[in-house]
Amino acid sequence: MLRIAVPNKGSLAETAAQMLWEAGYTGRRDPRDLHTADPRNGVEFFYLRPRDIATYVGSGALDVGITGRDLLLDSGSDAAEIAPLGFGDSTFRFAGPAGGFTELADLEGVRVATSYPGLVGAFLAGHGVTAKLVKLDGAVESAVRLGVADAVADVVSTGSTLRKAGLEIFGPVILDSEAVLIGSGVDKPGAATLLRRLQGVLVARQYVLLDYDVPVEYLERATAAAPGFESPTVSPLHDPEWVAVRVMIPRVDMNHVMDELYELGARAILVSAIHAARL
Ligand SMILES: Nc1ncnc2c1ncn2[C@@H]1O[C@H](COP(=O)(O)OP(=O)(O)OP(=O)(O)O)[C@@H](O)[C@H]1O
Ligand SMILES: O=P(O)(O)OC[C@H]1O[C@H](OP(=O)(O)OP(=O)(O)O)[C@H](O)[C@@H]1O
Ligand SMILES: [Mg+2]
Repeated sequence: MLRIAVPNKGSLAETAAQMLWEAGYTGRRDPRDLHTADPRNGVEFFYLRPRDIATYVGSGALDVGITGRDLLLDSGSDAAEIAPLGFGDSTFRFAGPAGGFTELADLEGVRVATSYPGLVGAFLAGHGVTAKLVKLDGAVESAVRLGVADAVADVVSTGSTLRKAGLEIFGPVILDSEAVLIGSGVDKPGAATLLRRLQGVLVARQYVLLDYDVPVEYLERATAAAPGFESPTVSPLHDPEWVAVRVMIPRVDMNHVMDELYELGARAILVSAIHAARL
């Protein structure tokens, strides 16, 4: 059985569980369960703190896991990113009192509070800056006001926590993070199926099916406007001057593409959702 680590709580837990469910796996029913088996799909799930998942996978105790890219890099474990999963987006930034810091070099010799000392330490070292890291478990934004640090480095989503603490972002982006599938580097049976299924869920969320009819003479221009994943499906219609076209397009482009096709002379333009996919 493939042994999969999934977040038991926190920002990533709910979406990760939902994504696995959409991919056809049976997860836990009771939120206090730490382990469940899904024999029909040949997998076992271990519910762990997202911060610990890279450690379990890197040591080989578990085969694959879902965690944040920032947590993976912070852990220093041997686990490696297999694929991004399209949720749990955040950026990792430095912040300090308004007007206090403007660039990375301003951190030389100062105290920086963070819950991610591995990630921040490696970034600073890579840029030749020596700062004193103050390791905190959370709520690091309070560290400056309370005098235990001069600046912070933390996860920023909306930025509202920083604003409320009177802090401003400065310096370069430390990391763009999102939830990722990680593995130990060893090819485990079932891991490729898990990845294909998760990517199928992403495709179903990010793409829609577009059907339209178009006069043959405009077909080239229409397919240029919506080229699809590989190549559009073109079928004859009873009227020999028209064809029917089916193509996958990114959901975000949907209305823009429909407008363009309509102006080109396409009609009966229909969009439908994709429920599952294997590409
Ligand atoms: N708004 C957010 N706040 C915190 N983490 C976020 C946010 N958005 C995405 N993430 C990502 O979630 C992961 C952190 O999840 P984790 O469960 O460890 O912390 P948490 O959601 O802050 O929960 P807790 O603080 O209760 O432990 C990181 O990969 C982080 O980038
Ligand atoms: O930019 P924002 O949308 O405000 O979100 C970012 C904040 O959310 C997280 O904190 P969380 O609520 O997890 O508390 P914690 O600091 O105790 O982990 C993170 O550590 C930041 O503090
Ligand atoms: Mg947190």
